[in-house]
Amino acid sequence: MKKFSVVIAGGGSTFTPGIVLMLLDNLDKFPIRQIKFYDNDKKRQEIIAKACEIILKEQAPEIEFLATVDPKEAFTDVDFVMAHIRVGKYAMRELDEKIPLRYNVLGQETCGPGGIAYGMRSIGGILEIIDYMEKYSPDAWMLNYSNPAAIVAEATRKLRPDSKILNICDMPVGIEERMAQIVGLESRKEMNVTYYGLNHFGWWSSITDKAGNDLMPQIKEHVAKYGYVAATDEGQHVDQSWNDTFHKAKDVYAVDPTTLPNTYLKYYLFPDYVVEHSNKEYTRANEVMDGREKFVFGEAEKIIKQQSTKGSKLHIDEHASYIVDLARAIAYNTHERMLLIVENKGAIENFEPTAMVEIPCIVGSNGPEPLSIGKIPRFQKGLMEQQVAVEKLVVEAWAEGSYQKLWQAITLSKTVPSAKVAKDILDDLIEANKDYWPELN
Ligand SMILES: NC(=O)c1ccc[n+]([C@@H]2O[C@H](COP(=O)([O-])OP(=O)(O)OC[C@H]3O[C@@H](n4cnc5c(N)ncnc54)[C@H](O)[C@@H]3O)[C@@H](O)[C@H]2O)c1
Ligand SMILES: O=P(O)(O)OC[C@H]1O[C@H](O[C@H]2[C@H](O)[C@@H](O)[C@@H](O)O[C@@H]2CO)[C@H](O)[C@@H](O)[C@@H]1O
Ligand SMILES: [Mn+2]
Repeated sequence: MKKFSVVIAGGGSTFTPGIVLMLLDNLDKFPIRQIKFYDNDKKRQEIIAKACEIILKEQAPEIEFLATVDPKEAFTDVDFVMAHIRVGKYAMRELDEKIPLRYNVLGQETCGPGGIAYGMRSIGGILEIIDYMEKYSPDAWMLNYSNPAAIVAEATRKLRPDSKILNICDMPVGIEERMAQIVGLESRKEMNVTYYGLNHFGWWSSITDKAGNDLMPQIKEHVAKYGYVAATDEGQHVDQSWNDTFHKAKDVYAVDPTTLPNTYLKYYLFPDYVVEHSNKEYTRANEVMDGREKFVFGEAEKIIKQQSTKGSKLHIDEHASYIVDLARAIAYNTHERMLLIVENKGAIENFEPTAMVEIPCIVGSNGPEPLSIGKIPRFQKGLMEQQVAVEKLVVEAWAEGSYQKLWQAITLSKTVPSAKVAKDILDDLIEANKDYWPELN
């Protein structure tokens, strides 16, 4: 049986150890001969890499391991590039979140002006990684979950149309696990779902069990009362901000009770609520730096110090196993049904054919085959048209170096009240992002 070679781009990510542990837990399904880490921050990556090297030595010493900042070394002889980079790291995420809040506009990693700013940083980083992959391993596939996935996906569609890149998000997977718990199923894999929208901007229109029984009524009854907060959350550690988001899904659902919403719609439908409940001095970036980042790097340092994982609290990122499902679908032509971010091309009949939409696809060795969704309702269509225009304008602004188009993109975001506020935010973002964005004229 063929064993695969994988490079994790963004080796220094807080998610890397959980993903490595997940890959090790799935070696029977997805055999690996080599894992490489690639990052452009040597020092940051080194801490995660040294700890992961020890994990690998303990659990699978036969797997070759290498961590490097040299693209040639990293991207030569690989079958899959698993990409989770964060251009600008948490320091820039903090600014993405705090700058809009100065103007009473919500500050969020992937939504509104913060997501646009992050998109303007990510596009170049992702294109560079695709180019390395195509130069050094032209047959490889890139599985991308770097954010903001909607803007990154549109950029790759427009600027690298022939590249073998699959864009995926874990939010639907995470919510579907909650739905499965709500109806008493072991796992989301016991459900069949239809979902449509843009990334971080979509709705479930049908959920059945494998026997075809409709699960929507039971899930809706729960969401109407509790949002996506599940009974099993009790005793589990979920950060307060995520808990609030899962709870707020109750109000998002009330706006259209014919479907079940993605949690991220709260930012577009209740932006005033989000601003009122934000701390302008301490945002999600601060929560993550004080929480996940400190925890992961602290645990990595302990492993390095004792040269063993004994007592380590690092754990398998179970829900990231969708990445293995995706790699397997390509490697073994499994025809797995998965939600991916793909070019619409008529799958949503009454929506822009060139939009990057998040919909069910059958994934095989040749990539994804999107399933037909038919026509979507006016409410969703209206919201999506506005948002897809924002995403397309951002990519055009990046490609053309256009201030005007970026101003239009921010103005058009449903999270921003006026062109004046959009301009004020944009001017601050330009100053903050001068080391990352192309020059705008
Ligand atoms: N799609 C999803 O559902 C999903 C889920 C979770 C996280 N993410 C994304 O995964 C990414 C990583 O998140 P994190 O919180 O662990 O961030 P992180 O800052 O801990 O890690 C990102 C790493 O990327 C590196 N990096 C930045 N620019 C680079 C470049 N041009 N080339 C190579 N490496 C580069 C950084 O040095 C850093 O080590 C983010 O984009 C995040 O939004 C996506
Ligand atoms: O604020 P962060 O950095 O913790 O999370 C931002 C990411 O949120 C989503 O991923 C969630 C996932 O949906 C949830 O179930 C849980 O497992 O945590 C994940 C990561 O924290 C989202 O899909 C990503 O795109 C965001 O990057
Ligand atoms: Mn996501």
